[in-house]
Amino acid sequence: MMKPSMLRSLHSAAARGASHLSRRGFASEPVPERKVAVLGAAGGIGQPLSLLMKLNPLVSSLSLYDIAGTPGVAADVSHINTRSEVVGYQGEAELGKALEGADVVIIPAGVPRKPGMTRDDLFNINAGIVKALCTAIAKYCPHALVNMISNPVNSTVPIAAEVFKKAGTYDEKRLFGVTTLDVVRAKTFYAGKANVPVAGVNVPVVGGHAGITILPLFSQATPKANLDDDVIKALTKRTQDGGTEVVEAKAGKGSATLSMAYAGALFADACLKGLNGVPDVVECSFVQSTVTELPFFASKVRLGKNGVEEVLGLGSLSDFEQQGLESLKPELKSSIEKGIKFANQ
Ligand SMILES: NC(=O)C1=CN([C@@H]2O[C@H](COP(=O)(O)OP(=O)(O)OC[C@H]3O[C@@H](n4cnc5c(N)ncnc54)[C@H](O)[C@@H]3O)[C@@H](O)[C@H]2O)C=CC1
Ligand SMILES: O=C([O-])CC(=O)C(=O)O
Repeated sequence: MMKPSMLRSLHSAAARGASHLSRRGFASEPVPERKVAVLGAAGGIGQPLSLLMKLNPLVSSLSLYDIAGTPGVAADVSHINTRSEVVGYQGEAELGKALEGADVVIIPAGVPRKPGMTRDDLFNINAGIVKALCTAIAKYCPHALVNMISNPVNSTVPIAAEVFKKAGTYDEKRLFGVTTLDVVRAKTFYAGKANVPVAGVNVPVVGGHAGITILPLFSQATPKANLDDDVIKALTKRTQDGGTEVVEAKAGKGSATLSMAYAGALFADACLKGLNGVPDVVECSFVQSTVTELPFFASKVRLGKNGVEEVLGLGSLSDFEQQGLESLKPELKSSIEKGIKFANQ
């Protein structure tokens, strides 16, 4: 798992011109060529995410796609003296070139929330955007690992799966809903209450990525802290409402972008490490699952050379978490079904 200090070390490794070195620093193990495409690269998340992917020495080719604004973002990012070649693509006619040969495709394309909206209120616009982008992925890079950021993730991931199934390219090991920001928040909030250094904190977050479907498992948090039940309840609520906290603070200017770019960069880095054969890469993600009766569910996932290597179980839950699990299922089920229905219309 990438430590918070990793981005600093990524940058310094990259700045040292370490492209010929492996992550462990052995000159004899070359880092494979990896193309990463960011779809929605000129947006609030897309720009800082493109920057962070440019700092990642595992990336050799960075493809920045948007319907507008990518030439400027690509020119800007391309001046950074790190390993990857950067190319900007603008408009649908260039989408195929943006995707060809991609190993990982990150999708932060679509509209963000304004105060008073739920993530599901974004469905009408974002479902169509995701469907079109996934149709192109099936055509131009059917074997890429897809990191879905666009909301509502609880529906956009099932939409992507249906599009890939129709195209005959679906591989459940290669499709991920990015829920890393929930984990990032849970770690930050827990460290504050437990009064422990945040760098060493781990908290699994399971379920989905909207309101009560976000279920942090503080009973499994490490290092252990004896927090009162009411503190755990408050931490759970704050993690579930983390996105709304940012939407309200931005007061109409969008939702989380910087923390999401950080989280998206962490998750993409984990995918790249898995592809490169680094052992024991485990992150939470919303994936096809048999952990519960729901067809998609977020839990810890071991990443490997083909994407998902193993979907890990939930472990033991407190009574409070068990109740949270049962309460989230109807909403998550209906969001999944909404996505499947849309994709098959
Ligand atoms: N999974 C998660 O944890 C999080 C997800 N999000 C979601 O990420 C999405 C993007 O958020 P922001 O970057 O803040 O929005 P934004 O509006 O700043 O940027 C979105 C970008 O997508 C582009 N876009 C629109 N249609 C496109 C298409 N067909 N192809 C390619 N690009 C297209 C726009 O031109 C724009 O540059 C939203 O749906 C938001 O809800 C946001 C935060 C966290
Ligand atoms: O809340 C939103 O709309 C954006 C998001 O998914 C998050 O910040 O977790």
